[in-house]
Amino acid sequence: MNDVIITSELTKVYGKTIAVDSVNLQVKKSEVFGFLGLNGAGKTTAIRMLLGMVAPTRGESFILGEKVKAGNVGLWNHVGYMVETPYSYPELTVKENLEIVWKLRSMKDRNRVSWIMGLLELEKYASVKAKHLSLGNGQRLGIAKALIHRPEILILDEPTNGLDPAGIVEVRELLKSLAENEGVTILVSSHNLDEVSRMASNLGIIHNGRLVRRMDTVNLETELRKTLVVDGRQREFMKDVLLKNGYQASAIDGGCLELQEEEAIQHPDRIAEMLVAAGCPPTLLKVDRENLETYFLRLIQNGEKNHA
Ligand SMILES: Nc1ncnc2c1ncn2[C@@H]1O[C@H](COP(=O)(O)OP(=O)(O)OP(=O)(O)O)[C@@H](O)[C@H]1O
Repeated sequence: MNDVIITSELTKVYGKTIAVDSVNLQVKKSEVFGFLGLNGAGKTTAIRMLLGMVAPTRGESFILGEKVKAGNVGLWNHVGYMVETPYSYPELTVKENLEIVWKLRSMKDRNRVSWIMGLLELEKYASVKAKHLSLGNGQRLGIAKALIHRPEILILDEPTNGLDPAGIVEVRELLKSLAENEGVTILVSSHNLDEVSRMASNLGIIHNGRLVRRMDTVNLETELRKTLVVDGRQREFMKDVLLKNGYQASAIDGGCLELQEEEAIQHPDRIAEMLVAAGCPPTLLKVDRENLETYFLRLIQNGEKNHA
């Protein structure tokens, strides 16, 4: 069995809102799968159904080959999860909160609490009450609770929410290492393509409840639009030269010219030679790559058009 998480036509309707619409996902063992979408796209609802917290209106999910349904208690020994803002007992310390999870999960190994505090760098907050933790450390405690029983499957809803840049890198590296070194399969939701593409090998993009795109992050780079940006002292003259030679040069922010032709992007040297020969040598010539968030929004808009 290669796909350890499967959703089949998973759908949730709340009144007139279709929160999740016929989502089919497959996540392979030891994969980090990024579930990407804007706020309100349907990520949390899909994850809640996957975890058996909300009953689907239609469709079903399977984890480790078992159907997710009420009463399937044994399955959750293999799954760790954190959905939205992690809940902790505010009056209890970090250590006490973790000890409660340790007891609830009927774990035998006494070292688990100190092990997980070490892994998430929570030792120095061991005696701090949960209500006094920063948002980021509260998030860290949530991840610690999800991981304390060393699950095979980890499902995290926006785990880097509230973390500072260093915390984001730490969580990202931790998740990558859990997948690579411990074989943990991770489904992680995010609204940030740049962030999630640094840890996930595969992505599913959800918009208005629909899975609009599945992709491999290795090939992401090739999907980004590229342009050749050109500048010089005689912009109008340069533009005329380029147009006469068949290039649709258009002005972008700051007044530089942008070329989208593949020939120009592949051979900027030819553009430089042409401009030099015409007497307007470029002062700037660079291939620009679309940023990931622009690409993400473009994908979503295309998804909307396709489903219109
Ligand atoms: N219990 C509920 N009752 C009614 N509508 C709901 C409920 N839960 C979610 N929705 C609606 O379903 C849609 C999807 O919400 P969901 O929380 O799953 O999105 P999300 O991608 O997780 O967004 P966010 O990142 O903001 O949490 C939204 O339109 C939301 O308002």
